[in-house]
Amino acid sequence: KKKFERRLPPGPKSIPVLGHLHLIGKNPHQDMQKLAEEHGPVMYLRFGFVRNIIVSSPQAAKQFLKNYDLNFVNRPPHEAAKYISYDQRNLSFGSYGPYWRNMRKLCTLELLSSTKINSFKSMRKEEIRFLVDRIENAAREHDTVDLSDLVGSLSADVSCRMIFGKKYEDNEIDERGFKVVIQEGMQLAALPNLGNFFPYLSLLDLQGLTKRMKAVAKVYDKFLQKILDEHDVLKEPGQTKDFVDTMLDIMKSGVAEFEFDRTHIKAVLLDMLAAGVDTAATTVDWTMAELLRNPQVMRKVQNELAQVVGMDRMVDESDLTSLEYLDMVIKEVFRLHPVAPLLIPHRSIEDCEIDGFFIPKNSTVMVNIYAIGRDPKVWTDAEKFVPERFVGSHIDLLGRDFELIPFGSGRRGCPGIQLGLIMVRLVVAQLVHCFDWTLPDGMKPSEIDMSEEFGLVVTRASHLKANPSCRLQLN
Ligand code: HEM
Repeated sequence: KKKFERRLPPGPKSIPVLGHLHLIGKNPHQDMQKLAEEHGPVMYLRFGFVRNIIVSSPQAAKQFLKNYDLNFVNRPPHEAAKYISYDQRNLSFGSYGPYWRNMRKLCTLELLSSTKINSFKSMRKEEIRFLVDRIENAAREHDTVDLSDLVGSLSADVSCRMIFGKKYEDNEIDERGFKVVIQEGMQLAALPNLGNFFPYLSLLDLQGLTKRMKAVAKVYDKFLQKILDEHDVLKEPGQTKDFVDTMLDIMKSGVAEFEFDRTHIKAVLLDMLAAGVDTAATTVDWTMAELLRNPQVMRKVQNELAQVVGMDRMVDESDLTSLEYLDMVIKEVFRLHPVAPLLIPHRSIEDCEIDGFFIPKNSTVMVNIYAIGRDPKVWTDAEKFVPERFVGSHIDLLGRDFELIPFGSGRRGCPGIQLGLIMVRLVVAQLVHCFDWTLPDGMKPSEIDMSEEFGLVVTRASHLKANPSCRLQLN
């Protein structure tokens, strides 16, 4: 036992039963960042019965996600995914094996391919136009807008139309409303659940979470079943096929060479909703907050837009590839505000040795990209928002440069990266091109609250509010 413990990565002193759980508070990524400063970039923490390896440097991240990728491609058991996502039949928490491999291939080729994403281009344009119209009205009335709310609704509407083929009004899922119910599932999934750390306690449901998860899962299942039933009717030829149509077609054709029924479709639909809505919206939210805090950067983005797009029309998706400075701004936002600061936890399949440390089989591996993004050994003036640091830099967001991996890397890397980036770039570009923004009530840029709230994604703790005024003459 002694020999085994000596070879584990270093970590703080643990206490009986809890291990290191008592050292982790409301913002685990920040607590782990501080602990890693003391214990190193490969650190061991035990949460109840679960062994965790916390990875906090680009070099170590490369070891786990590239050099030994195949050994860390699994996901740990997860109570919420078990109860809400049909026994982890979803993609994001699916166990590594033939089912996950086949489903991942299907999603990448059929749902998240460039062709499929492009087929929703006009829908995105329409929804963004609705948003701009709403903000224009507010500008005319000199009203303050809640940017967090507006962008969240836009993202939900775009995702719903792409996944289900239509938007859902409140009261359509149950009397509490679509957004509230979806939010509840997300919150339940993010709450620290004792069942994840002490599996034998899960049956006792001491926190009452299992009961709540089962209840929310029932509501989701009824809603998804209704959607599948509605989609069972034939579509007119030429109509854009949403994700439900595409998956039902595949199921009915029998071409899928793996077990693929309605339960699997429902699990993946929920995944797409959870993975797509909050990630993009939250990144836009953080970007707008940084632009309001750094008016000189906002002006530079606006100047680039004026030059590339001109002042007589809105931004088109085809403009995005020419907006180089905007791209740097978004990279800088991902560096400082990654929405999934610990990625999604990975799990080791076999015992292995990395950098001289013993990593036991079935350890949970969390890559702290928040710590990497703010590490002064990796970045000059790491805490400052300086998009110009990317001028002439080779670093991109595709998971090849381990200093910046907001979408993860390797086999479990985000399959929605292309779609996510289009949404973030397009919405930010449009908001900044169509409007000038000022802070309400004489607030100074330095007074914007930048505190975080940890959850399935790390959001702003307080909503971002600002006053718009129109820049363009639109018809
Ligand atoms: C700004 C937008 C987004 C960001 C920052 C983001 C980030 C991430 C990250 C960090 C992971 C985990 C990678 C890992 O564990 O190594 C992930 C996984 C995933 N993402 Fe995204 N994502 C975004 C948008 C999307 C969109 C739009 C979709 C689809 C509609 C999507 C679908 C998924 C799925 C299905 C997984 C799980 C993959 C697997 O486990 O095999 N993501 N994403």
